Amino acid sequence: MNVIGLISGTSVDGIDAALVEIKGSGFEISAQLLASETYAYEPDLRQQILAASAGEPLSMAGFAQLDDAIATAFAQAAQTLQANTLSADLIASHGQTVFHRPPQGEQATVQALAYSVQLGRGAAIAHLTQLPTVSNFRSADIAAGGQGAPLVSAIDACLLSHPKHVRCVQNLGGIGNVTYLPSLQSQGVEGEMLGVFGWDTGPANSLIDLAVHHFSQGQQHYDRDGLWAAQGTPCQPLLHQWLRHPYFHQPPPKSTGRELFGWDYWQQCLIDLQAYALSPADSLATLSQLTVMSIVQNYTDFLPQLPDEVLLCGGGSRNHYLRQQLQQCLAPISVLTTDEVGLCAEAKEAIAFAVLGFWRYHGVPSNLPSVTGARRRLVLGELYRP
Ligand SMILES: Nc1ncnc2c1ncn2[C@@H]1O[C@H](COP(=O)(O)OP(=O)(O)OP(=O)(O)O)[C@@H](O)[C@H]1O
Ligand SMILES: CC(=O)N[C@H]1[C@@H]2OC[C@@H](O2)[C@@H](O)[C@@H]1O[C@H](C)C(=O)O
Repeated sequence: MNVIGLISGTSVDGIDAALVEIKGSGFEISAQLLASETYAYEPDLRQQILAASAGEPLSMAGFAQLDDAIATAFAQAAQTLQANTLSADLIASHGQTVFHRPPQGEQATVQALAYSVQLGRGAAIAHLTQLPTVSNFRSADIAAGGQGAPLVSAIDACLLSHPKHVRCVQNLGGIGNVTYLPSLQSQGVEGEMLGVFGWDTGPANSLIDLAVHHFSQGQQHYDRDGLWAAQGTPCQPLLHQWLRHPYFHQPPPKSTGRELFGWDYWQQCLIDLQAYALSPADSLATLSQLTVMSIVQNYTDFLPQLPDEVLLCGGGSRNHYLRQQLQQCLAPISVLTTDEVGLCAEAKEAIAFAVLGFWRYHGVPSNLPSVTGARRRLVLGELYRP
């Protein structure tokens, strides 16, 4: 089955599209990447998404218009990808997260449920592409008391588990999330995924990107290859102050987003950086080190055991400074990228949602309660036929 996975994440850096040939059934599957591309948002649409994600007021008419625009962009991405390669049988669209609230109330209250909004409704994509489309992947896990995120851990277990080694898969998107993979031989029978854990570690590039945009007067959007941070020196006193944030010490299951590690958090970071009179390079080195140290602290505090290998993915896997600092802090653990074990690091989330869509189409439960805290395994996503 050829499935197109579509996702735009918390960096809002564009729509990642992946055409994946999926063979097999249940959790005994192979996923071959046939084509992938990232399609940038129109600048105005990107600004509208960032504004909505930052909590700026939006009328219901504005909400509808934004959902229409994102669905149209996602449908266009699917059409363009197919025009240059093979046709798809199914679309699996994550959509664009514009709001995520982890569970926060007492068990009997509705606030005990998470709340997560991904715009770009699947019904519209199915209509525009005339292809069956799966979307809204997070709601069923949330209804069962789960965080609704991260959802990639079951795919990590399927595609990246090692027969004998213990691995962590670390996404470095806007937000960082880890999947802990015990050796395949200890995960039980097909699909049990015993001992697989995962959670959001905290900021990955969200604060770095905001800082680069600020210090470059809007000329740059990210620290390409980590070159700017590499020219600076992290401010240790400020790092220790930032690492006291409760999120980093909260035991899993946990999830987060720009609601916590976004614009308002960045504004406080800027005040702190100015109080220490740090240069732009030192500021970026300190923010990058916050990503690194929050990951390391999560690992030492919450993993059942330290892994043999860490596989980086997401756009931040191309940030040499982050990778070098993680390798330095985690040695003798090997820090690689998923590219080096045969899975495209940049397209991984889009591939993951293609697999989630395949599992929805075939009625396979794909959430992991050991990751999200949901009460049970569930089939994720809503299927819309044109
Ligand atoms: N060459 C590069 N060098 C350094 N950083 C990079 C490079 N390319 C991308 N990035 C970083 O990766 C980010 C985008 O990564 P990705 O697309 O995985 O995030 P996302 O999927 O939007 O986020 P999330 O996984 O939190 O939803 C960019 O915002 C940028 O910070
Ligand atoms: C609500 C939401 O979109 N969360 C994202 C975000 O970006 C990274 C991390 O936080 C992860 O938990 C999640 O996305 C990935 C694709 C996931 O669900 O696995």
